[in-house]
Amino acid sequence: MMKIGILGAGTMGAGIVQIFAQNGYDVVMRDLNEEVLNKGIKGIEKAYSKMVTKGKLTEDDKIASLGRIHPTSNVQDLRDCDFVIEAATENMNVKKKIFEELDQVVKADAILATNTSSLSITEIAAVTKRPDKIIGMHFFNPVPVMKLVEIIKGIATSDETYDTVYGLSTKVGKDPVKVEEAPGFVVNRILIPMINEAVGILADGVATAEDIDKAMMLGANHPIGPLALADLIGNDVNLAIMEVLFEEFKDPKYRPHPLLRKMVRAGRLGRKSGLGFYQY
Ligand SMILES: CC(=O)CC(=O)SCCNC(=O)CCNC(=O)[C@H](O)C(C)(C)COP(=O)(O)OP(=O)(O)OC[C@H]1O[C@@H](n2cnc3c(N)ncnc32)[C@H](O)[C@@H]1OP(=O)(O)O
Ligand SMILES: NC(=O)C1=CN([C@@H]2O[C@H](COP(=O)(O)OP(=O)(O)OC[C@H]3O[C@@H](n4cnc5c(N)ncnc54)[C@H](O)[C@@H]3O)[C@@H](O)[C@H]2O)C=CC1
Repeated sequence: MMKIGILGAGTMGAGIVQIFAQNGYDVVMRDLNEEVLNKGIKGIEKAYSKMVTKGKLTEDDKIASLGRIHPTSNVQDLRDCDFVIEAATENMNVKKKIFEELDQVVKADAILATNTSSLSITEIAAVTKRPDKIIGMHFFNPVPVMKLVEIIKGIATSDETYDTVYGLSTKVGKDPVKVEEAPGFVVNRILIPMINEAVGILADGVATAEDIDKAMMLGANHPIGPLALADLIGNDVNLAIMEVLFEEFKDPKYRPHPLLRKMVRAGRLGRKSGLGFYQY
């Protein structure tokens, strides 16, 4: 069985670790410090416990799954992983640094995937000596619940790499779609401008946050409203994605709304910071 490495133990990284460990994989979970790692593990433990309560997981499986997770702040611990998924901050410079380092540390035949929401796989691959083994493996939030994985090929990604990622996605219970590289891929090019528009509607005073969300839930059958979804994703991530769409397409329809930027400047990131469009 492949040994998996996950970089980043935040909203997405922790969810990805959770599903791989639950499906029998040994997972090295790397973040910058103990505090974030502990928070990640606590969240995973809580999610497993809830699954036990609901009869979806046995207590023994919970203990075994937790035992397969190896938290570390040392990147060297990823060296003998067969497959690494990066789920760190949505910023090209951060990702380039990470991939340069991973390329040196992790064994040469390993695939290095990124969970980026919008960035160019080709640009990330260009800093490595293995562009054929670099690929987008885009999970959705919350990872244990959402069935989709977008598999994104960069210009040099090999078919063999694609096939491996497809196989792994199904092994952890996901149903993938194939995407040729483009800013925001498929889902986020539709979803994040919709969230940005909801922020504009709020800023214009057209309706309250609660009513905007209620309108989209009852009027368009969305499971949660766009502003609650913005808080679930994280407003820093929403802003980063809008910036990428705007920069790459140079089309004013992708302009990030100033209120979204203001929210990020104020640290109102959503669930992860305790305050966003709603309080948590
Ligand atoms: C930004 C990007 O790059 C891409 C993105 O991810 S965009 C965001 C995409 N995500 C969405 O659009 C999510 C939209 N929201 C939803 O679908 C729903 O609100 C939701 C699934 C998040 C929550 O649903 P809900 O019914 O309100 O809550 P809840 O009952 O707690 O959860 C639903 C089920 O998932 C399970 N679940 C929730 N979180 C879980 C977790 N972390 N681990 C395991 N199971 C979990 C619950 O136990 C529950 O299971 P049952 O149905 O068996 O009881
Ligand atoms: N939030 C969401 O709904 C989704 C986010 N994504 C993408 O997933 C990635 C992660 O996003 P989130 O989990 O939301 O962010 P987050 O802010 O919750 O977590 C990011 C984590 O990465 C860590 N990190 C930063 N630099 C690192 C490094 N060099 N090595 C190891 N860890 C490092 C941070 O300490 C933090 O814990 C981003 O690329 C984002 O665009 C993809 C799908 C959905």
